[in-house]
Formats: sequence, structure tokens, C-alpha cells
Amino acid sequence: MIELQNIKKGFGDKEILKGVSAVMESGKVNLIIGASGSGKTVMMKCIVGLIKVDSGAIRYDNQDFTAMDDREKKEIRQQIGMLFQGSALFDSMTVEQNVMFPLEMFGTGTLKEKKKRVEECLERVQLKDAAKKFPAEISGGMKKRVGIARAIVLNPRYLFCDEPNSGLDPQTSLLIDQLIKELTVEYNITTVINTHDMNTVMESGDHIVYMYQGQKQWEGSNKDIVFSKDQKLNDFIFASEFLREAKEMRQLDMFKDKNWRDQLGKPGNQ
Ligand SMILES: Nc1ncnc2c1ncn2[C@@H]1O[C@H](COP(=O)(O)OP(=O)(O)OP(=O)(O)O)[C@@H](O)[C@H]1O
Repeated sequence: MIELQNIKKGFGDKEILKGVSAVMESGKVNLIIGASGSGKTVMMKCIVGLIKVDSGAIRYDNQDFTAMDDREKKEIRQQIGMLFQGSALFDSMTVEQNVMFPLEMFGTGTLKEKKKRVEECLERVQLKDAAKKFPAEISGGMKKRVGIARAIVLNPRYLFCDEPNSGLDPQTSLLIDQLIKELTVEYNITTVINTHDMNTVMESGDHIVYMYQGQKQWEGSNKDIVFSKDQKLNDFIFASEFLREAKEMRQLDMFKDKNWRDQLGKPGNQ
């Protein structure tokens, strides 16, 4: 679990994060959503330590990351896997060399063990047959899967994905979302995704943090979203007539589920 406690960050006299508190749960797909410029990327960079917060605390499983020295921060960073926008593969390396890279940098064990781990990860993302190919020879969806294999090769406890669906068709996007979700549950990873993709929100979002102008406007699950009365969230998520209709249909479906009906109206259901 990652906890953010009242984090603030500004550049010059411009305040970008205005005191954000939120929780990213383990074994869950946690999404950061919000309009362009709302502070999602800055927040993600603060969480992984690429940007230093001005104040507030970030806790990784109860360890205060913001109070750590460089050596302790490095230990946390080695438990973090990252999937970058556009996959960020090394073009001159084969698929298997790309996945091997973090193991060569930070891994322990013999070369044989490392090769076995690469093979396992490629098998897990169904890319064993593409091991000897170069990035230029594979599709965008395959590149994302290489990026995912590389992100999990060191068995991370935390996984950060920046726009994992950018540039992908809807069907491939769904497959990538499913893969990330499966891995999150399988290895009990705390996964944090920065996304604009409404399919991801409605299908994979176990826990969603909605940012509005540098503040957390709303936090909840994708089921909560369907019943939320937060106007800003509703305007953002259900922006089109089509999506508003889809929301009403899902509400009807969910009303048929007694367990869910019982939860409605309970404290915390915003
Ligand atoms: N290094 C920086 N120096 C100054 N301002 C910055 C810096 N990084 C981000 N900002 C500003 O912070 C604000 C929030 O940017 P951020 O990239 O977090 O938005 P975002 O929600 O991720 O948007 P998008 O969805 O378009 O990626 C913007 O106004 C941006 O110009």
C-alpha cells in the first residue's frame, strides 16, 4: 500500500499539488485520472521520487519515503517497476535483451538464473516466440507487453504505468489492461496507473483517484463512480450522451445485485 499524506508541490510561485491525501491499495489497480494539467504526472513523479515534494509524506507500506536518505530510497526504488508511455524500449536490443536489462543492472543470481527469469516473464506476457526480435519488428501492443515483462522482471512490489494504452486500438488496450490486472492480483502488486482511458476506468479501476486542479476531488471504486453525485467527476467521466446512457444501464444492472444495493447510502459512498 502507498499512502499520500497532504502532499504539496509547486514550481516557482505556481502551486501544482495543493495538499493531496490518497491511498493506493496493494493487489489492486489504482488509477489516477483527471483533465490535462490537473497534476497527475507531477503526482506520479512525486510518488516515485523523481520530483521532491515541498511538504507532506509518502509512505510505502508504512515506511516514510519522504524522510528516507538516498540509500533507503534506492532500496524502495528497486521494488518499483515502471511501464513508460510509448514503452521506451531500447531499439538496438532484442526483446529478451530489453527484458534482461534491469536484471543486469540490479539483479542477483547467475546468468543462467537471469535467463530463466527472462524466459518466465516473456512466457507470462505470451512473447516467448518474439524473444529474438527487435522492437522495430513487433507491433505496438507487443511493445507494451515487452515493457510489462521488463517492469515485472525484478518482482516489484509496486508497479507504475504512465498511459499504458496510449496509441493502442481498443481491443489491444483491453488486453493490456487485463494483463496488468492479472499480474497485480497474481503478485499482490500495488499498481498505479495514470490514464485517460475510460475503458480502463470502468473495467479495471479497483481504486480511482480523480484529480481536479491539483486537488483530489474524489476517490473510490469504478462501481462507486456509477452512483457518485460528485458533479465534477460526473462531468469528466460521463462527458458524452453515449456514456451517460451507458452509466444509467450499469446503474440498473447494479441495482439488481442486492449486495451492492445494501452498500448504497452507507457512509463513505460519496
Ligand atoms: N517541471 C515543471 N516545471 C514547471 N511546471 C510544471 C513542471 N511539470 C509540470 N508542470 C505544470 O504542472 C501542471 C500539471 O502538469 P501535469 O503534467 O502533472 O498534468 P497532467 O494532469 O499529467 O496532464 P496530462 O494529462 O496532459 O499529461 C501543468 O500546468 C504543468 O505545466
